[in-house]
Amino acid sequence: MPLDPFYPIVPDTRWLARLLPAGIKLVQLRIKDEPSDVVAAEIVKARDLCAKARCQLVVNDYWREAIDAGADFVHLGQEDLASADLGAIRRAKIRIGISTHSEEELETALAAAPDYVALGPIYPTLLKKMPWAPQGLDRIGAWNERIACPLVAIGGITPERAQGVFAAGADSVAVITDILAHDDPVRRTEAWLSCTQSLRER
Ligand SMILES: Cc1ncc(COP(=O)(O)OP(=O)(O)O)c(N)n1
Ligand SMILES: Cc1nc(C(=O)O)sc1CCOP(=O)(O)O
Ligand SMILES: [Mg+2]
Repeated sequence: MPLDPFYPIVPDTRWLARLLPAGIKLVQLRIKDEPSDVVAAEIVKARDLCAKARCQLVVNDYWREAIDAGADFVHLGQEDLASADLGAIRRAKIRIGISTHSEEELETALAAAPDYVALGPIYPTLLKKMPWAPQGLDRIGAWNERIACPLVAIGGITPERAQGVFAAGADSVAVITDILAHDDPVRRTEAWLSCTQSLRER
């Protein structure tokens, strides 16, 4: 199944339950700073909510809990990758997405034969401090020439910027602030789904 072009990222299952009725088909649960019992329970709940809505669930960081719950994907950053058991994730038939920010990180990611590669930050992001300057659109084209799997673009992406990001070669755009900080996150999610609809029908 191809990756949906719209890839929202949420911090908990309350957000997930809020956005799923809009019709999202791919979502990442990115939990930070919660005790392990809360993390495990949230991942199980997310799995059940997503299964009911026929939405693919990506679990960020917590690969063991993703295996236990039977998530669709695990997303790993470079540090996560160093400590994850890729064999165990694959044996559980869970697909793997990997973050990249530089040529060196792309080499490391490709050695793990990922199911998608994420490149970021494409634009400046307010969400998290990172040592990398914005990658810009040209880098998307350069990554696309190097990889055979789908490419996810992340960082500061808005609907206005998305068309350029897709035109540069991204298969999917991952989005946090543009939705979560919006006055009406559900309406914004619906706007994202409409502006990516033509890509979904290809
Ligand atoms: C789709 C996507 N791309 C990049 C990231 C960032 O992953 P990582 O570098 O491990 O940082 P954290 O999100 O864990 O803080 C992501 N989560 N999703
Ligand atoms: C979590 C994260 N990872 C990034 C990377 O480049 O790896 S950019 C990013 C934040 C993306 O959020 P927003 O849509 O709010 O900019
Ligand atoms: Mg991580």
